[in-house]
Amino acid sequence: MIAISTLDRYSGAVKEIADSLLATMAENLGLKQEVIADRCVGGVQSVRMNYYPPCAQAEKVVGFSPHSDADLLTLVLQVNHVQGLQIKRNGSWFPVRPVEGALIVNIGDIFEIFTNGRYRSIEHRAVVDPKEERLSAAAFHSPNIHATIGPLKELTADEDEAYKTVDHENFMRLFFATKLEGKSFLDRMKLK
Ligand SMILES: O=C(O)CCC(=O)C(=O)O
Ligand SMILES: [Fe+2]
Repeated sequence: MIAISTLDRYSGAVKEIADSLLATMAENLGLKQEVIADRCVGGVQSVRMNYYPPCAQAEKVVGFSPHSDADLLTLVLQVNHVQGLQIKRNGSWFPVRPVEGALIVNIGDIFEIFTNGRYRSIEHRAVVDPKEERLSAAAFHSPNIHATIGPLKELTADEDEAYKTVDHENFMRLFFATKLEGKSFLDRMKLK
């Protein structure tokens, strides 16, 4: 029971942060907050706890394959001091060092699609440490499962839509049926 209420409190707290970041990001895009918020009423939130045991031959194994998250925003807590998360930028991998008490905010594929590519989802992976275990908790924030996933009309009045429009349920079905391979899933959502 204690574990459940702790997780409830944690997920409630990170959801508040995600909602407030989404509101600010909507405004920065020149949108009314509701344009994104309305799609997130009854939104989907999930939390994944990752445990990476140490491996003496760390360079020969993968902790978490390269991927981008299939959501709007992910808030990652690096639970202990062991470094492992890396992001890809201009073709190279860069470590994201754990900062005590700080959350990492990753842009997900749905945010890239909503914004017709103004924001790009971040490709990331996790490597393991030769001596120490590593823990992370990733909280994923997505629109309502019945929302439509496609470029927001408010942003595409004067430009071509660069991504397909699909319903959220089918989008997730496709995501889970696809091998985690960098941003290949998002590439399949592109129109050209
Ligand atoms: O372990 C990490 O820092 C990243 C985990 C992750 O990318 C995920 O759970 O989607
Ligand atoms: Fe991830």
